[in-house]
Amino acid sequence: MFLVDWFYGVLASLGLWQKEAKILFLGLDNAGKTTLLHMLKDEVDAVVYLVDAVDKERFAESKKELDALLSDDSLANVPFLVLGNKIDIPYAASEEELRYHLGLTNFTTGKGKVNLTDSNVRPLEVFMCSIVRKMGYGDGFKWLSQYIK
Ligand SMILES: Nc1nc2c(ncn2[C@@H]2O[C@H](COP(=O)(O)OP(=O)(O)OP(=O)(O)O)[C@@H](O)[C@H]2O)c(=O)[nH]1
Repeated sequence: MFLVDWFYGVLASLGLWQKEAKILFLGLDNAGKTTLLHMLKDEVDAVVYLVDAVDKERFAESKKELDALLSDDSLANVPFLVLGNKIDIPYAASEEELRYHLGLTNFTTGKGKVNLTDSNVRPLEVFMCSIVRKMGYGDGFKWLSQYIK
């Protein structure tokens, strides 16, 4: 794709290609963050997919986007951590409810240490969290780190 080639060309010319770095993609709603991230997804070792566990009206939309990412060839075998955020709010969905609405009930691969090396199964798990209360996401990232080489 011309745009992708152009973008990697730009990264190379900026000296960013294949460097180890922490780069934040920030910007307001609709500025193009997701489009840019989609463009860069060939570099990816893991995906953290955030869902607002309170905004139940948007679960279907969130499922659609997640399904598209899960079926993307360039992300095949890439571990996915799904974070159900905002559990500090009392009417947030439960983990089971979120799993159900995202269509993940029979597809998560298990918390803790689960060796999937020879199984050809993509690591995928749901962790509930409250980012503002600093709860839950640490366990999610610990789980994810075992699948990153
Ligand atoms: N109650 C609660 N609110 C949260 C939590 N995490 C984030 N928020 C709030 O949710 C709102 C959206 O958070 P952002 O971090 O801006 O979300 P975003 O995904 O970057 O949103 P976009 O910029 O639209 O892509 C803000 O008002 C946050 O304060 C949480 O754990 N609990």
